[in-house]
Amino acid sequence: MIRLRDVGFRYDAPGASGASAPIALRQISFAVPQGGFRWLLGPSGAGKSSLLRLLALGARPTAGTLEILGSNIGHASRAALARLRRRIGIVHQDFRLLPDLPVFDNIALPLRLQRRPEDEVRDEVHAILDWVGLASRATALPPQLSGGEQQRVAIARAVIHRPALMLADEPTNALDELQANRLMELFRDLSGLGTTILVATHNESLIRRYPAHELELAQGRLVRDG
Ligand SMILES: Nc1ncnc2c1ncn2[C@@H]1O[C@H](COP(=O)(O)OP(=O)(O)OP(=O)(O)O)[C@@H](O)[C@H]1O
Repeated sequence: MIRLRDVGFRYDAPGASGASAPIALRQISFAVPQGGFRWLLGPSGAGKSSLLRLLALGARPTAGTLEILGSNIGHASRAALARLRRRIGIVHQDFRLLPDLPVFDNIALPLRLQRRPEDEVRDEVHAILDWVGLASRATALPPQLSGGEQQRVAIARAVIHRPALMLADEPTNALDELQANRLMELFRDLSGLGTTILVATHNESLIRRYPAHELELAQGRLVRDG
């Protein structure tokens, strides 16, 4: 479950006074129940990535109240935020794979952070590599992969630990239609298992194929919740 009340976010502009720093989000209020799925829509610059950054605990709101998986982020200790981060899966727009680690180890990271036994890690990583069609690329380094392959590694890493909250920024921009459809089936399964999911996208044909509740931003404000 996530809940925002009048959340605002302003980037720190080096050298700027508070008043002239850019405001990315203003008075955002909405809630998503456990297992809920939301499209996050809006034109470029509307604030989608900034909102995902707050939900991913990459920054704290500069106004309002943000509650994620039962924790009030404004009051949470660093240790509590670190624990919470391990329950969140993120697919970044630019993938953010570790370039010097083989595909296998990139995907294994969330499980190893949970200190899962290595034989379990091996089984789970091989199963998801099969699922994303990359079984033969386990030992490759990310820079040796195509954009679509890197995006599938990023997706595998984001979901392997069955996160309670899944955040995805344009997760289909390097995928073909068949792969995008498979990703939506995965999201559907995860949502059925109780994962709360937010997906930022400009992919209109995907939204038409998979209609769902929409959160739409315009100039940092929430203009649709339904
Ligand atoms: N690191 C940053 N520092 C300062 N301002 C930023 C930063 N990142 C984004 N912004 C500003 O915040 C506002 C919202 O940007 P954001 O990236 O959240 O939009 P978006 O909806 O994700 O756009 P896109 O669809 O192009 O990814 C914009 O005015 C942008 O210029």
